[in-house]
Amino acid sequence: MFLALKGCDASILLDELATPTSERSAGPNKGSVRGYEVVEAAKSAVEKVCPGVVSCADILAVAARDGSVYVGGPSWTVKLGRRDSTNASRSLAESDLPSFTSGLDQLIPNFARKGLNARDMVALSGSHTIGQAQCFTFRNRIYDNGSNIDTGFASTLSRGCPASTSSGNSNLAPLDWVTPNSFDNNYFKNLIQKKGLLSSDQVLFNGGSTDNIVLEFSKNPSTFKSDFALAMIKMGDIKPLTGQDGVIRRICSALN
Ligand code: HEM
Ligand SMILES: [Ca+2]
Repeated sequence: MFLALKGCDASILLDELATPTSERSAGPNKGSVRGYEVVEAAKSAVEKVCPGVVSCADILAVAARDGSVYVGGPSWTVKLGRRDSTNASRSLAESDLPSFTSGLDQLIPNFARKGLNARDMVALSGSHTIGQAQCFTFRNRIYDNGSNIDTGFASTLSRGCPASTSSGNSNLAPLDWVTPNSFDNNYFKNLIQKKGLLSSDQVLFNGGSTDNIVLEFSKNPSTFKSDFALAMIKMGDIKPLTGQDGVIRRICSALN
């Protein structure tokens, strides 16, 4: 998960040495977010040819777009000119980021506070068409005998994720069990079969107001892709630092 908190200001890249309030160790990010070294490598290559001009926040936004294209997802034009924060807020990261236990009644207002509507939220959740999650994030869902999970799916997952909270916590399972490495609309097809991995995935199709959006994206991959691209542009527009605000960091993990 790579949602920016205060906004798209690369605050998530600041490490523990840079600031004790690093967002890297915020609950939803700790032991989870990966790829910091990829962003740092891109930044150092750019600094070599054009020092002090391209922000870490812009590099992150471009990397997200290129990552989408790389796995078969849509492309979009990334607006440039964001600047980097000079601080990070772990408390904001912990209070603002949604959780894998969030219900629709939390997810919708949570995204709305950032200017993203329910359709944006569902489209962006579709990024769980790729990637993996750790056992502790879906354990409750597979062992609670709830009715919104396919029983065969739950039992398959239980093999890699023991019921006891004392082991297997970091074992991984794909967020989209059919095509975990490609950007397609299988994520939404899974939800309709009650095979969403996280509780926060399955709530998008569980008799609530977003059911019709999930149905639409499951039937129409191109609508999903174009809505995803639009929502990514909207997310990239969340409170960027521009003009004289913020800085251009020299190293993304560190303060200048
Ligand atoms: C709707 C609210 C969301 C919740 C509750 C959520 C939660 C999570 C959780 C718990 C994981 C697994 C983390 C781990 O086990 O370490 C995850 C993974 C992931 N999330 Fe989200 N997420 C949300 C929205 C998003 C959005 C908006 C995006 C991007 C547009 C996104 C992209 C990803 C990706 C790509 C992964 C896989 C990472 C990997 O394989 O390393 N998620 N998410
Ligand atoms: Ca997929």
